[in-house]
Amino acid sequence: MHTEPHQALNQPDLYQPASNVLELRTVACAYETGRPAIRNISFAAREGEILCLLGPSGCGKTTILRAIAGFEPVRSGELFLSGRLVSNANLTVPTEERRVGMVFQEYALFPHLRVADNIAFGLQHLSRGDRKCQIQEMLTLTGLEGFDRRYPHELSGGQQQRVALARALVQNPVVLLLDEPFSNLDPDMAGRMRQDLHALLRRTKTTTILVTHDHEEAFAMADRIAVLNQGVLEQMDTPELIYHMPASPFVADFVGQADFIQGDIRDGMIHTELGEFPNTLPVVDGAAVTVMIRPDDIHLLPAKGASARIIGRQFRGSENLYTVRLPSGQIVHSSEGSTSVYQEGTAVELQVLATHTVVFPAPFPAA
Ligand SMILES: Nc1ncnc2c1ncn2[C@@H]1O[C@H](COP(=O)(O)OP(=O)(O)OP(=O)(O)O)[C@@H](O)[C@H]1O
Repeated sequence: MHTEPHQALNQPDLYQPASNVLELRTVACAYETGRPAIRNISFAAREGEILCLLGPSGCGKTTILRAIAGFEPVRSGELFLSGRLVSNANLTVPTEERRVGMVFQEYALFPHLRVADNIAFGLQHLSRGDRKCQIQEMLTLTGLEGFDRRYPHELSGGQQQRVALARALVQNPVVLLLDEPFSNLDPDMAGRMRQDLHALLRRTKTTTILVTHDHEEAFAMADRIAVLNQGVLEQMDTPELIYHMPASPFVADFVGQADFIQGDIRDGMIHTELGEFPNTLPVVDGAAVTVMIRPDDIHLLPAKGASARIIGRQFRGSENLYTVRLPSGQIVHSSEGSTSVYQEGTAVELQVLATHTVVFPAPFPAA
């Protein structure tokens, strides 16, 4: 059912503060009855903010984008754009009335149209002069000057992506939706495009929702990251807090290498195989906990007779990532400099500098 917009606006509690351009309140979507693809999703994007939806394949990222765009009805909850209710169980305002810009993985440029005409596709309502002016502005903004008469097949992947961006931005969208926009580009190009896109979005103060499964991409692009797992929002925070203060073992593991070590609390401290840690949880002596440690907090000192052993080394250019087995069989990882090369089998002592350990109650569900 399509409710007229003014009906929604007549209800004062449906207004949002002007600073929230987009808000989802306990939104659920389901493709099949009884099996929600996303559940209880609540978050808001502020004006000009770049927000990343991050999570593994199938966690519901694209479904959220589709719900925001109006392609997917919501089963329950509410979705607001610029303070206007656009989706609930009885209402799905059509996409063309939402003023959202979209750039999806395959860019979907019109192959038979030149760059300028691709950009101008949604500007039919403007005079020829205004249209020309806007196209020129977008070509300059996206660094595509001189390419206006080319066809999409005469462009590189990165250039095609910029045309798709220009075509979305020229509509002056309330929110720009980007679904894995770098997945078709080689790593070098993707890196450069991330920087360019970030600068462009900042310059145009475009509120953006970017979907990715790559935490490095999310860290590089986002003001805040929403981490999703099996249709549920696990944490929404700045990249730094997501990395250093993950709210769950799943988040900790998804955004970087993490090891989980069992411990128990005695005299207010956590005792583990790797030593003692301060207890940050409101739990009492005798309780079991799990400590998350990142490889950059564990340093190796080769020492004859030490009981831990190196069982693997992965050279990563700027670092060596070592896999180490403790006497109990527990595996941990250590990040050392790129020139610190030790052989497999070397006995090592472990020095733990717990700058960003996080304590979780144990037992917790496997990450
Ligand atoms: N058209 C559809 N019909 C039925 N189920 C679907 C449909 N589209 C998605 N799903 C299911 O909904 C869930 C969420 O899918 P979604 O595409 O939103 O995940 P995603 O995080 O974007 O994944 P990816 O990174 O692989 O694109 C998955 O379990 C998926 O199988």
